[in-house]
Amino acid sequence: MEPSSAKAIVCHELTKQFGDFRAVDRITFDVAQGEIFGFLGANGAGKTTAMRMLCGLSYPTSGQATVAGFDVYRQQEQIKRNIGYMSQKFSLYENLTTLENIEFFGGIYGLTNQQLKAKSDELVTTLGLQSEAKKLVGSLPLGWKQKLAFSVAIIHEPKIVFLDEPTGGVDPVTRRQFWDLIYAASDRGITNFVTTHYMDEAEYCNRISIMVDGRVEALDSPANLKRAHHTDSMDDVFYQLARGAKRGE
Ligand SMILES: Nc1ncnc2c1ncn2[C@@H]1O[C@H](COP(=O)(O)OP(=O)(O)OP(=O)(O)O)[C@@H](O)[C@H]1O
Repeated sequence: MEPSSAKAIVCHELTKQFGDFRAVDRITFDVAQGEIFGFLGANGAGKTTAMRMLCGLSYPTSGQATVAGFDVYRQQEQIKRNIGYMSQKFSLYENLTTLENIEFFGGIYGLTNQQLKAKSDELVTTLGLQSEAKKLVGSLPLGWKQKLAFSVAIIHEPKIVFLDEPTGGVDPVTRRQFWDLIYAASDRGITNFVTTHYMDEAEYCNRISIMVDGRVEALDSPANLKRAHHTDSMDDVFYQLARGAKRGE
């Protein structure tokens, strides 16, 4: 959908210091409700550290931010209740079946039995997993696991979902299929905050920010960023910005 003007995330000069080292350096940006926001940066740029603060998992050193209208210092529990989270590293239980995973995450997010039943049926059908419903998730192809992991991350229809490199290790066609789910969630008004190293995914976002050494060095739509950097390739934009990075070498 066209992102509305309501703000899902407001972030002003947000900073995280580890001793003398400033991992996240005064980052400032807004994300609109329903927006698909790409959060890019080279290794060590500070994406995970920033995302942890926005998810209510770590206190900032300074600066302000609200997520779904809740303050990252004082309302971490409310933030956690209003977001979904999916990471390549932590997602599903491989030794539970597809249905058991749906029930597990639905249960954690507080769905009633009736809601759970309806959601399970809906998910299994929309993902085309009917014949896999009773199979262990460990036996599913990676692309299907990723789609299922995303679906359970938003099973409670949160205002915002944070996706940390959600499509690692799959080919561009499988990634594109995954993005159909992101678009569908965005159409329902869910804000998608996505970290990725894949430039094809960056192109799918409404806007992207590019972090370099803790700072947001660029933030705009993919088309505007390419225009500003006189190139038709997102790879080039990323390279132009990130080549001076001190970290991640
Ligand atoms: N708890 C910590 N104590 C000290 N330094 C830390 C801590 N957590 C992260 N860092 C440092 O902060 C910097 C930013 O790390 P972060 O994991 O946020 O980067 P990233 O952009 O997510 O990188 P990647 O893409 O490799 O995951 C790195 O130099 C990292 O070593």
